[in-house]
Amino acid sequence: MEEIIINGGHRLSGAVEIDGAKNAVLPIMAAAILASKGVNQIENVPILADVLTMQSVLEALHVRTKFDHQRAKISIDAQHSLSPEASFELVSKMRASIVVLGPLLARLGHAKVAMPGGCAIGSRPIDLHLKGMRQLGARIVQNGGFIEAEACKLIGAPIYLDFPSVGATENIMMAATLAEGTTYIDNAAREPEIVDLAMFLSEMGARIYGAGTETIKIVGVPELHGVDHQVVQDRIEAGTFMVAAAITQGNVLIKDAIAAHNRPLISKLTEMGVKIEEHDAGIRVIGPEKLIPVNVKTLPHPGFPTDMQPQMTVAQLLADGTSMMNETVFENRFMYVDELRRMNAQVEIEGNTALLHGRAQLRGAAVEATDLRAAAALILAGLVADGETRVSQLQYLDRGYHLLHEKLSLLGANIRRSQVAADGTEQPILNVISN
Ligand SMILES: CC(=O)N[C@H]1[C@@H](OP(=O)(O)OP(=O)(O)OC[C@H]2O[C@@H](n3ccc(=O)[nH]c3=O)[C@H](O)[C@@H]2O)O[C@H](CO)[C@@H](O)[C@@H]1O
Ligand SMILES: C=C(OP(=O)(O)O)C(=O)O
Repeated sequence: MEEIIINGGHRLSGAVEIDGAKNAVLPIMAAAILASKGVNQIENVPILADVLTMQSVLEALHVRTKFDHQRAKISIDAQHSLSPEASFELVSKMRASIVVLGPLLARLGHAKVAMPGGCAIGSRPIDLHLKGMRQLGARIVQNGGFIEAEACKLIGAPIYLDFPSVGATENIMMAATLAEGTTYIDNAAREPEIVDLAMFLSEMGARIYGAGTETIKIVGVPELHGVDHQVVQDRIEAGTFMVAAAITQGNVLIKDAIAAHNRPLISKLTEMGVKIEEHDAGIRVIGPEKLIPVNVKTLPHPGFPTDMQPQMTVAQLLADGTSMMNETVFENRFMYVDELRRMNAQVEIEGNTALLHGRAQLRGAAVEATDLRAAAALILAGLVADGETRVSQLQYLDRGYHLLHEKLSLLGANIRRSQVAADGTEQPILNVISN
């Protein structure tokens, strides 16, 4: 079994580099399907399990890909004839595979994509994606676990989203690029990853206006072409290191971090007494001796990101009093709390709110990640716990962080990743994801 083993109690200091954003690169890779001419060269691509899964999804659609891990660059060639079918095997591995639906439908006129199931954090329906495709004129049937969509020609339309869903905004925006006429997406998601996707599509020749606001206008064009694109930095990885510095009384420069993408986190950490300096070189975070309790509510961007909720609760547990965390985006995102309780955290859950009793004396324990950000939160807890914390189920961590333990180790944490045998002997892990 692979484990990350942490001996807590070390202040973090130094500078850390952040990779490209998982949540930007996945839809960008799917959008590459839209280029009927030229090859896309995507740079600043993180080496993550989810990126490798998306690469397999594209390969299964007969898109040609080449991922140069050394250069963090993937080339995607979709110029030839493609398959319209994304299998259950691949879609069930990663929910985000559903973003191939819009590009396939726009490019081929039909798509057959396995229904993504729910996951640990919620049931995650895709009704808004399908509503959008129908409003663009697609006929959609759900059959044998697949969504089958068909349209000779998509026609631009006004589309209102009941909720600013990130995935639905992306799927609809991609489908609308090749539609006839103009599409408006109202109550669109405004996340920085939507803006990065819109920039990529615009470079490919799409006409997109207003990405990053609540109304996105897409004027359809006849075809798109391959381009070079640099993926935006991962604000959630950056945020995870910001919390790591804040809770360890650390002093860490998160290199090239984009403060504008992390405003709600910066605001909450500042309220907690954390010193945050915004420099040209990045964001410097200096953790105080005592953290002040704060209440936090997750919301769609520009609200506090749900993907930082588990990490933030670790800071709240260390604060000098009681704090609340109110999760409004996903209905089941407190599963990791039971694992934090093993580390002596005092938490009460009432509906979608966690009451976090501060001044926690966290103690090292063997804990299991229950999802991606839960894995990050447990590692953060390990950095400040007395004694040894052993985090397992690292396949969740590998979905969204590359070499987190090495980056933390370079900042001064006592942390290692090992293959641990039944008799307790350890073999260090040198190459986390090899492909
Ligand atoms: C790969 C990726 O980019 N993942 C991110 C994306 O996920 P994802 O795109 O799945 O998140 P959404 O914004 O779509 O989901 C937010 C909420 O809307 C609901 N919903 C969504 C679509 C739909 O058709 N119907 C519906 O009811 C979901 O169940 C959830 O409760 O945004 C989330 C919210 O910021 C982040 O936590 C994820 O990290
Ligand atoms: C929930 C997340 O991702 P996904 O939507 O891919 O499950 C996340 O990145 O925290």
